[in-house]
Amino acid sequence: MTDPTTEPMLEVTDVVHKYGTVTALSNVSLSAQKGEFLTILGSSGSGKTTMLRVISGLETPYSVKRLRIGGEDVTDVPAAKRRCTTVFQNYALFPHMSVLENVAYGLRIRKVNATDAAAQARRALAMVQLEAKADRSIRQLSGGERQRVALARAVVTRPLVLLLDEPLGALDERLRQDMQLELMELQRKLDMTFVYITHSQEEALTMSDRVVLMRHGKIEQSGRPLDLFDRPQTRFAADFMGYENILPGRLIERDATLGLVELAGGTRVRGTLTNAALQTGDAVNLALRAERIGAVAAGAEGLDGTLSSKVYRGKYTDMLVETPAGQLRLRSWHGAPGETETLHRLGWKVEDAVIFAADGT
Ligand SMILES: Nc1ncnc2c1ncn2[C@@H]1O[C@H](COP(=O)(O)OP(=O)(O)OP(=O)(O)O)[C@@H](O)[C@H]1O
Repeated sequence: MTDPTTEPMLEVTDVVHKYGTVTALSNVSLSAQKGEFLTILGSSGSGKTTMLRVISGLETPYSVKRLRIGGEDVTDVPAAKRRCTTVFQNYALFPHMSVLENVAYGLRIRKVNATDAAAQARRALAMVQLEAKADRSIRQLSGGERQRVALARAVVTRPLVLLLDEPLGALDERLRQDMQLELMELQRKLDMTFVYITHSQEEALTMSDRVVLMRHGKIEQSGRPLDLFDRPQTRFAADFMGYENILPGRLIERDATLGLVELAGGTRVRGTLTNAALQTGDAVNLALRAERIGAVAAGAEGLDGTLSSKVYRGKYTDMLVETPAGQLRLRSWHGAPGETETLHRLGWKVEDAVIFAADGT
């Protein structure tokens, strides 16, 4: 018998989906625990929405080995009967109904009586700080308020899994950041499983317990936000996570965690391996964030560089530096180092330089 305390709230194994000749998902598997905030991250066309539609039942997959919600096999269960609800970017609210009626709607179609439905809807509105606007029309609300109504409406029916399809995409930057915090708080209060999709790495890293990075209908890498941010395993993941510098080289030596890489021009530098399978002699990339590079003493491990351009951006200064291994981007938060043309030797902490295989880019 399966143990309900450890069984995932959502389990999808080997889903394949095709639209005609386009394969939108190829053998994607993911799972989420009760109360987990899982984010599916990827650029446009990577298959995020298709994945959500397969989970919600709006799309029948070409094939799937296992599709379970709350321990129940839902492969053949119609969308309306699955214990999950989707929140969309465009809110999908009923404009002719009041805020309260919108939130109570899902309960009414589940045959909850009017008094109970209104009481539960008010509680859900209180959770998103909109109780005072319960009797307003949807047209009298701002974009952020509408999205909060959509959230209240989605959680009022107590789904086991809440699916969120770029729900903050239509909001301006400031409001988006406020709503990110509100969403996280709501998710914790409800202890509900959230599956959130976004193309924003910043949003994914801020909110999630775990992130699944997708590319061309496959999972590129998944893990805790810090694993993806600090330990990308492919060039695509490093690019997506905002690594400004990716230098090609060859792995010369390695131990359990660190590697020595010979870069173009013959300089040898150390970094941290993100893939245990890498072997000496392998073609690799060494990735570095612009803001993790700094001036070090002459003779210390690193690269010599000549400043080729410098742009003052208020809070920080961006620089381009020519080195024997290629051009490096640097970002300084403490004024620009190197007022002269030649910078001091450039170095970094060994844990800030990540090494991954050069193939499979
Ligand atoms: N109804 C459809 N008919 C044909 N192809 C489709 C259809 N829906 C999606 N696709 C294709 O399937 C692939 C995955 O699309 P999907 O919408 O899942 O990606 P996405 O990551 O959600 O993108 P976005 O961020 O732009 O919404 C894309 O190549 C897309 O063009």
